[in-house]
Amino acid sequence: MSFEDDETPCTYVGSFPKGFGYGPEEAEIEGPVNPGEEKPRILLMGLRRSGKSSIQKVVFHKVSPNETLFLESTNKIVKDDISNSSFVQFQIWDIPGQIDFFDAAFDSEYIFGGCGALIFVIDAQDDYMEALSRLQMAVTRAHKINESIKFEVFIHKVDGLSDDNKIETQRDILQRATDELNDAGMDNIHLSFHLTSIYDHSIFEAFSKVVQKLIPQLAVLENLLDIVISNSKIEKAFLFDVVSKIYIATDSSPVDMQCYELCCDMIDVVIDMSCIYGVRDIFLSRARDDGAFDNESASFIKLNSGTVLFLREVNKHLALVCILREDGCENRGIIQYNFKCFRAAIQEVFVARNKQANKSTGHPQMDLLVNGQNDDELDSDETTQTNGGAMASGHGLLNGSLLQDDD
Ligand SMILES: Nc1nc2c(ncn2[C@@H]2O[C@H](COP(=O)(O)OP(=O)(O)OP(=O)(O)O)[C@@H](O)[C@H]2O)c(=O)[nH]1
Repeated sequence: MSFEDDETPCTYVGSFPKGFGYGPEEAEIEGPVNPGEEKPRILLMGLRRSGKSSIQKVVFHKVSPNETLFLESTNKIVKDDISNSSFVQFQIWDIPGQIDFFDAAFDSEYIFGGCGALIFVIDAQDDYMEALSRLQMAVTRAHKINESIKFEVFIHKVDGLSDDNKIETQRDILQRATDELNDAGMDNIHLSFHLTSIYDHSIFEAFSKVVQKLIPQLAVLENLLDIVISNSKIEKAFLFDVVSKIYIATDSSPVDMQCYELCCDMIDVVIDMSCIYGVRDIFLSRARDDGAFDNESASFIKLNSGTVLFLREVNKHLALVCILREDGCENRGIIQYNFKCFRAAIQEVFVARNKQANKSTGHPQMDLLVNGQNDDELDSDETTQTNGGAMASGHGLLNGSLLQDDD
């Protein structure tokens, strides 16, 4: 069945109703617009056709990778507002490949000044020598203007390379890029490298890591996740931004790509099921976009490998997705209770963040991330009953093994 034929106003891209996203892209801009109101920004830079617009559309606008084949070249800076009420609050600026940093029309003070992270995209299927010299130019110029920028290099389109070739290409690019910086006396600049492709989850994983670096509360979130997993017999936990499927935090154990992919698929399954069987106003023949993910959204899925996936809504935009062994799942009550403590603790993080509203982090562009906006979507009844502060110290949680002994 084609969704275009559907008479309902709700259209779908992949698993999501179109309304279930970050809203329309903003118009192209040519210069500063009210800088005081800007959010921290992530710049996407790189040569023409390296894949910048595709990355942004696939990750944040649910465009399918194949549709990017028809994207037209960008010839002006395109600003895209990525905002929800949780920790994900920024703008992505897609900088055209052909832009000249030394042109007077390119206001580098303004563009790099409010920048949190600069992602430089290199097409790994192409000759990357020119890209490397552009990278060097962009990094040195940006660093001179704003020393707090995080530099991320996406070695992109690696779907076309063999495994050996990927490793070799990454080694070569890393070597050349750092050598060039060292030669220019800029060895204090740190570049992070990621192998990416829009045709698999690698681009979401890489973007997750970039976004995490811009979240001042990351250490607190990681600590909370560590506490939850150790008290609930959970092996791995991710806090997901549901719309983009980037994870904004995970526990301190290493991330296995397959686990991450499983968790992403779990979100798709839950949203799909909710869209099909969730709240619908049949008489108006109209699906309610916001019904796909709400405060009742929860699921346990048992896989034939003896692994169980657990998803629970944290707030309108965040979900906790966990992986556990089948035997760890025996006491679901404990997991649910610990989850409520976790949710209450997250609420406290939001409250603390909002209290900081008038304080500065020392980085004006980061203040917006800290101070963001109200997050009142959390269940107030649950949060008032549970002591999130106790969670942070680990006391509020039930431990599965203790309860079993009591049983
Ligand atoms: N194989 C492969 N192709 C990709 C990938 N990402 C993007 N592409 C393709 O690369 C081409 C260029 O992508 P764009 O997103 O338009 O590139 P851009 O960097 O925004 O280009 P400009 O707007 O000219 O600066 C498109 O045909 C995409 O389908 C990828 O991960 N793998």
